Amino acid sequence: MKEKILELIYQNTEQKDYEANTAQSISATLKISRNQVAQILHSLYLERKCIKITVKPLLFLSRKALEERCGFLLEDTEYSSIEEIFSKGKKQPEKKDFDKLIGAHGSLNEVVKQSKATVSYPPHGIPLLFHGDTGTGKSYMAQLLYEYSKNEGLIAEDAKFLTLNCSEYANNPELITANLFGYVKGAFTGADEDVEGLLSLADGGILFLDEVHELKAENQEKLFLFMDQGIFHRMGDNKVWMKSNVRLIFATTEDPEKVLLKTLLRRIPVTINIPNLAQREQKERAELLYYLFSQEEQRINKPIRISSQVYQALLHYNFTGNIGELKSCIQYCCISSLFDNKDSQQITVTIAHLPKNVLDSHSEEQQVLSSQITYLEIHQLLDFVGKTSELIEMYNSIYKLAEKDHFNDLSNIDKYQEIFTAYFENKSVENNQKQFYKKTVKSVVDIVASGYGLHISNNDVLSLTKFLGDALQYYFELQHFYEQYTQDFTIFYDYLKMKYYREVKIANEVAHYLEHFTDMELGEAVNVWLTLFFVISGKVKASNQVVAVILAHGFSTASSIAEAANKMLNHYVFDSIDMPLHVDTNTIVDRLNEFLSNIGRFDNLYLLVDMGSLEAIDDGIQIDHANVGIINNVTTKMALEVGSNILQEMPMEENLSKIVETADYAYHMKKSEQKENVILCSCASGIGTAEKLKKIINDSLPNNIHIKVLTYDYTSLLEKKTDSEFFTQYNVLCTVGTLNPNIDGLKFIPIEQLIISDDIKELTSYLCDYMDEKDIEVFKRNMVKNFSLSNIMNALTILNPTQLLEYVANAIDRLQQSMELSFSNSTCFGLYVHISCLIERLVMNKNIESHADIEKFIEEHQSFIDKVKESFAQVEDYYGVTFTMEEIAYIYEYIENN
Ligand SMILES: Nc1ncnc2c1ncn2[C@@H]1O[C@H](COP(=O)(O)OP(=O)(O)OP(=O)(O)O)[C@@H](O)[C@H]1O
Repeated sequence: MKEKILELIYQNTEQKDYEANTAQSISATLKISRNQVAQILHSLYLERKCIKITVKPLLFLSRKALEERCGFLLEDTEYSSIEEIFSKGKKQPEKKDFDKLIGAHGSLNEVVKQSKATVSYPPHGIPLLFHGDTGTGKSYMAQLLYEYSKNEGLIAEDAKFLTLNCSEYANNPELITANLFGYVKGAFTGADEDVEGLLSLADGGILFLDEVHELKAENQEKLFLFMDQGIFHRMGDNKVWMKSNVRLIFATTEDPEKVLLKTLLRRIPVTINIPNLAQREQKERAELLYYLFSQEEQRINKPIRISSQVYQALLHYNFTGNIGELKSCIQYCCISSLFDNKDSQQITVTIAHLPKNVLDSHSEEQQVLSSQITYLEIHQLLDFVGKTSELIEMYNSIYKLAEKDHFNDLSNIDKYQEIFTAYFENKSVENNQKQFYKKTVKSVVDIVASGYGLHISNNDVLSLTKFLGDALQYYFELQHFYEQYTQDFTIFYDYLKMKYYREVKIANEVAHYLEHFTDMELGEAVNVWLTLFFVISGKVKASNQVVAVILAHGFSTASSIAEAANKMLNHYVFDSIDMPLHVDTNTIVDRLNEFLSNIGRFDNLYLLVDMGSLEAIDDGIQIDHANVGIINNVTTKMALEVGSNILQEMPMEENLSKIVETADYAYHMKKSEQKENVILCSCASGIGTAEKLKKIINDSLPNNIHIKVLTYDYTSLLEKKTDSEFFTQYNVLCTVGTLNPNIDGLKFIPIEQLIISDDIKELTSYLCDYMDEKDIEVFKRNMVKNFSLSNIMNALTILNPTQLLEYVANAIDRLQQSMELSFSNSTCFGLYVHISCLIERLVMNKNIESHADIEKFIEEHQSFIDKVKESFAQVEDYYGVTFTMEEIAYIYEYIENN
């Protein structure tokens, strides 16, 4: 009875039908005596399952439902009103750095990612400029970056965050110099003692230079030396060098190109644009309203409610001062309302409290339309924000995990398991809708499981029911989320298809039936999830490295045998291809080849065929990367024996020879002798570049193609050439990279060839034996798309690619002039990429230190070295790096080889 009452209280609280939670009303609904209800309510209250609202008559609310709605834990068991719960009960756990930023996972996602990358750049971060209109949150971003740096241990716990608003000193450049660099006694009238400047005070921390466009040119110049070498003079003392290690963050509302000295701008490699409020999603603006009103509630310590008109007006008004102006506007409304409702327990904000500009723009039409005024308590604004559902959170976690492994690895299966377990933890209440989903899921898994010999437990049914319920309830949110990341998810799904074809097949079938029962198109997001569900649950025991297909004549002979064998084996071992009597063997072989081409790489293929098909199928099968064993006269008994041996991981030859001992069967076995085909990425610029190159090529290869893309250390390649275990193990089709290692028998494709030419003939000519025309076309198309110069630059460096390219291109022009040479287009492109990677490496202190004969090179090519030094002086200066002799030698060889 207690459970029943708790359940009813939960439902009423969830549906905000609080009045239905009096003892009297519960007694009437459940037809139990009022006394008994009162006793149970009291005990639920003592157990802290219910919250008591001390009004007359007493109300009992479900703690669980309230906490779910508020998103925080309630400390007390008794409150004087429902409003009190939402206003006073806020004991939210302190949010960490960027978790506080509204839009961090939405419109500011990229901004946050870029900022974090910049501040984490080894060894001490790189200077960064925030550019955006007033009030967009530049100062807030800088503050959060400081918190983030501390939380990540990039700066010490006691490191400082200091701000200098340059506009405050716009007319007094002397004062700003004194403030920034410090001064010594006697530096100017009134300088009675030595004083440290902000650069010294912020040592080890962050200095934020706001409104930097107001910094006069002379002061911008003074900053250069500090930015280049970390040293500076105090005002009035040109002898002693001061040192400081400060991360600099700049902000401006103006166009940086127009207001900052080029020389300063060059020293700030990353500019991040912060979008205006108008460019943020409606959901995010609603969240800002909630957040800013909640701050006011806390400040004035009274619950606030706002009229729906105020909500609409604030949501839609074009605040040119962005979030800063929105915040002031909300404060204005609350103060006006407080003034009007001095003695009231609650503040009510109506349109009369809006500032005039906002009120004026709230058109009469809108006012008439929303003539039915309703009031919203602040916590209710969250309903508009749509708290992220558990489902989307789970998908987000899956996405992040998959992203870490470049969407093509599932070795972190335990981590996926954790995500699923957390999601399934709360399979929550039963209601009619849930009952329907449960029945649907049960029917679907019954149909699918039987064909694959899967055991689906009651617990699995409950898990799938929760998922189905959520997928339907958050249908649009899910589709929207998936659409945002479709490209990446498709790569991930393709990977799953190759690696887990059995799980994908089961998942597809389950999804197909669910769609049929619910009459909803569930989409790929659901297929991906279901596939992961089956992979994680480990229901499929047969390794996907072993494929076993039954082929037999007759309408459903093969499928019946496969189904019966799977069922009896309790595992999904066999697939089947039915051969209608009128269909010739060639057609069947085509179907078989097509089936095999869709299931990724495998090591062993068993084909169980019926009488008379062995030779024909043997001849037509196009597999040379795996062992293929064909056995004839298939029966259910034979399938059972072969399948059971497969599950015991018996080697193929032993398995087949054992079977033929017992009856009049025959088998053929062709052993795979083929080495795996590999495209090698090896770059003089380092393994990091090779890894990125590998990803781009991998992303371009059609998924059904069994060519691996691997990286190889360039220096070992030069040292060992092809005399290594690696080259015995793999069949290397070609090497792609920045510099030709010039190794006999190793085909090399320079990266620039992939960038500048639509025609990647040379590469495809190395691959055409392993791909058909259609795949080559897909590959070409993807390569052209993925290998655009900007794409490569974006992938290869975190430095601002446009700026980097401009500098490198200018330097290469100068080099050509001084050498009185004109490089070919392809050499230029090659040098762009190579030198850009080189600069990035130098910035990160990862220069190449070895070269076969550097002494000789220096001796023989002094003039070339001088020319490079001269041409790249500006680039070196801009990025604060120095080209080593080894690097110059590689540039020389590159030009020489081309
Ligand atoms: N994404 C956000 N989430 C929550 N609060 C924000 C966000 N962005 C800005 N704010 C708040 O808005 C106000 C204005 O932001 P901030 O002062 O950082 O803007 P700004 O771009 O530096 O403005 P200005 O150029 O005028 O100095 C601050 O109170 C800040 O806390």
